[in-house]
Amino acid sequence: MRINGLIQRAKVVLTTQSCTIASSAAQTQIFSCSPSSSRSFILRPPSDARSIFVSMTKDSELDAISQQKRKLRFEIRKLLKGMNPAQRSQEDIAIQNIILESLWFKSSERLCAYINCDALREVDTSKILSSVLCNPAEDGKVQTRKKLYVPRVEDRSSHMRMLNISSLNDLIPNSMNILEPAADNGIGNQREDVMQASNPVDLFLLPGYAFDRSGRRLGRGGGYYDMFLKRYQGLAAERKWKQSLLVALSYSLQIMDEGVIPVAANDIPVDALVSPDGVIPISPVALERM
Ligand SMILES: Nc1nc2c(c(=O)[nH]1)N(C=O)[C@@H](CNc1ccc(C(=O)N[C@@H](CCC(=O)O)C(=O)O)cc1)CN2
Ligand SMILES: Nc1ncnc2c1ncn2[C@@H]1O[C@H](COP(=O)(O)OP(=O)(O)OP(=O)(O)O)[C@@H](O)[C@H]1O
Repeated sequence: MRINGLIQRAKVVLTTQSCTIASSAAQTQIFSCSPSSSRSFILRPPSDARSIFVSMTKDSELDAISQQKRKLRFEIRKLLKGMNPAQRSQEDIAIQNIILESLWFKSSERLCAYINCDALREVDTSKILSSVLCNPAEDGKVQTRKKLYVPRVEDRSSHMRMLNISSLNDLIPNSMNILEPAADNGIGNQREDVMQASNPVDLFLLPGYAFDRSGRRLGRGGGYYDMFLKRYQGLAAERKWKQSLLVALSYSLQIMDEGVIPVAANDIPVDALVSPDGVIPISPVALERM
């Protein structure tokens, strides 16, 4: 009851009245954030957005969005801290089992996944990571291990890389107390950066504070994933690679009603969610592959 009450409060406080949100850096686009029952397209700008809304893109609107995001993070953080440990652990197991048993996971050859931080109450990924690092890929004939890339924060300016690891022993805690790989592998060789890889990533497993059924994702506020994914998607488009599947892992209480999560133009939508209740495919690529 108390948790439901808090969720309701968060929704009341945070549901945006204004339904147009200006873009960031270039400040030339506008995105609709109205609650929508359509599953995937609400983060796309309408075709005439550039001409109609260009004059409305103000720093004050971006500040308002940032402030709404901060409030939502604050509310969700409280809910996560209050989560019953047994319930949490049950959800951790359910989410990971759904992923491990799925065809889209089994068939992925290269993936980027986060190393969850228990203090931040992120959905556990340890079972998935161990499975990837122990088992060969199941692609029918050739027995090759999946290639795993994990985040490494390079600086405080939202710069993150995804580096290849082959063992959990490759990880050390960073200044945020999140495990990450050192830039070299201990014998002087640089780890492979996914941006230098010659093949595309099939699957990204993403963390976050809150998500919705239209693909919105609220991260921790650093912009690390949004910046990284923008660069990666740019590279993939240049090389004419198939689109990677962006899948966020979410406890039940992290799934918001549509319209609750504020979005700006830099926010990259996810293709699907995995919660303890199952997979929620959102984008056309998810509906096709999941
Ligand atoms: N496991 C994991 N690794 C990750 C991320 C992540 O979200 N999860 N990142 C994704 O970006 C990057 C690191 N970014 C981070 C940004 C903020 C905080 C953090 O501790 N935030 C506090 C609030 C700090 C504040 O408000 O000043 C918190 O969320 O409680 C951690 C990591 C790269 N690695
Ligand atoms: N592609 C980008 N280019 C420039 N700035 C960006 C980009 N993506 C995000 N930012 C900036 O990073 C800051 C944090 O963004 P935001 O609050 O959306 O992060 P987040 O989605 O919560 O975090 P993350 O992506 O790390 O999970 C904002 O000031 C935002 O404008």
